[in-house]
Amino acid sequence: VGHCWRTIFRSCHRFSSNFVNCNLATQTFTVFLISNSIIHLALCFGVLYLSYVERARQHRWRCSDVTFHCSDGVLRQQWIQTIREQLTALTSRPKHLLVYINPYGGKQQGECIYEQKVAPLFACASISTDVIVTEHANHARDHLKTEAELKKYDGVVCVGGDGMFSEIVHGLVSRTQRDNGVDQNSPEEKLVPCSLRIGIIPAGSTDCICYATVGINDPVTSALHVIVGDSQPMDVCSVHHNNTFLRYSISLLGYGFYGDVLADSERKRWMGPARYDFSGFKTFLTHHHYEGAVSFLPATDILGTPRDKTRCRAGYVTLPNLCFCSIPEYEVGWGVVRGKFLAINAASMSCACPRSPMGLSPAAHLADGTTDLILVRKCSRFNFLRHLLRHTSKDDQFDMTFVEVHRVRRFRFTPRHCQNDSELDLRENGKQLFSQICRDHPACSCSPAYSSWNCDGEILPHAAIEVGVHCQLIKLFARGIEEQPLFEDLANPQCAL
Ligand SMILES: Nc1ncnc2c1ncn2[C@@H]1O[C@H](COP(=O)(O)OP(=O)(O)OP(=O)(O)O)[C@@H](O)[C@H]1O
Ligand SMILES: CCCCCCCCCCCCC/C=C/[C@@H](O)[C@H](CO)NC(C)=O
Ligand SMILES: [Ca+2]
Repeated sequence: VGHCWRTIFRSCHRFSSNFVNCNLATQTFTVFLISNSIIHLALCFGVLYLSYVERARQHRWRCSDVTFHCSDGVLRQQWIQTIREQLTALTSRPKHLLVYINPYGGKQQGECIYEQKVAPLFACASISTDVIVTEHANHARDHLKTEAELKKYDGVVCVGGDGMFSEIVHGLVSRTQRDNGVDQNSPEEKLVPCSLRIGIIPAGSTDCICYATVGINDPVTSALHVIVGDSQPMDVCSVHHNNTFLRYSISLLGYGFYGDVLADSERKRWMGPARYDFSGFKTFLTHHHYEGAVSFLPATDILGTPRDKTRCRAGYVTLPNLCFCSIPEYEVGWGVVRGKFLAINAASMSCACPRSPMGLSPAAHLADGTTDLILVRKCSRFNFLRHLLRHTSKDDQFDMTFVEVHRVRRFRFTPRHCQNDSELDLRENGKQLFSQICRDHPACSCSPAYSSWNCDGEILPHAAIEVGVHCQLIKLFARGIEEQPLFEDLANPQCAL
């Protein structure tokens, strides 16, 4: 008993949250029992089997098992009862989930990943599921918006990439606003937060949301974060054009470089995730710049800046009082930057992903009600390459004369030549024609007048947009990236949370 108990003690201690006193034989063992880590308990012929979550390298979580032998029946029951009580007390764990699988995202492995890696874990944790394999784009969004019986569920899980996650967010946020009589078309409207948490099982091409909220794009790790009932609030940007709602954005809103990369890569979906590298290189060579004005409302009432060395990590708490504020209240204090830009990026979170482990804005926070507005002015190809390469290293990507960054609550972009609606329609048609000509002739040195906005991997239909950040509008089954102890320390109880 002593040996097995020590094993459990060591394993569970790493996730400690509950303090339990147990009498074991004649001794009193004072134990930190990390009930949070236990996902399954079974008793068979007097042997107690426990499945629990264990940390591994690089933010990975794994499921491990331990067997507990105890010949004293009374004592055994005492243990089982205590553990069951602890598990019952964990009310944040989901019991019934609605799961959407995109069979089409990333390397088209969504169904296989879910069946082989995730479903067995959910079953082991006694989580029941209703699974829908999507049949077309926006299937999940529309189902959530109109049909899904949300009251039945403790959360919604998507198996796919950032685009699939975006569908779930649009479905849930729209449904919540409709149920609460909120008009999404008004840019000044304060949106009502969604009550259901969202889980992401990564099976996409970039998996940026998953990577930046968990620290790795690993399906098993994400499933375990769902099972233990983690909760991570997240900001959502609303994007409007002329008082009409366009889309929500959670990770990146990018005009210029990232808009052009996406527009080109969508035509190369058959290449899988490699399409981004191909189109990225091609877009880099075309080196187009775009003219316009960016006006923004700086976030002055916060502590951090985009150039901090600190990172958004698990446990970072942001009070939701600094939330979305209506325009009239804040109309003063706006700044304006006019010029020619290679890229205009708004990163509402770090946007870390395997291609850019630190992200586009390494110090951005997941839930502080702000977005980091990064303006990259026209510069030489060589300098732009230096800036892009810093996305892949630890060097300060903002420490360049042609780059500026502002932490903002709202911003607007007006492309040059875009003064009224009729011009805009003209522009939309003209843009497509001109962009096509230039894309067909990459060596052409002229820049088209307009780029497109890349909104979390979707192209927006307008260049002139208005953006506002809604603080902590949604919650994920995640806890933010945990500070990583040395691997040797993982077995050390001092490393417990
Ligand atoms: N059954 C389906 N058939 C076709 N498209 C679908 C289907 N289900 C969802 N989609 C769409 O597929 C698009 C891409 O999906 P997803 O985000 O999962 O993968 P990805 O684009 O490869 O990854 P990432 O967004 O991480 O770069 C989404 O915009 C989604 O709306
Ligand atoms: C010529 C060298 C180019 C190197 C560029 C490396 C930087 C890559 C950084 C990618 C960050 C992507 C941020 C995430 C955006 C997602 O919302 C979106 C949808 O998945 N993905 C993309 C690629 O637009
Ligand atoms: Ca943010």
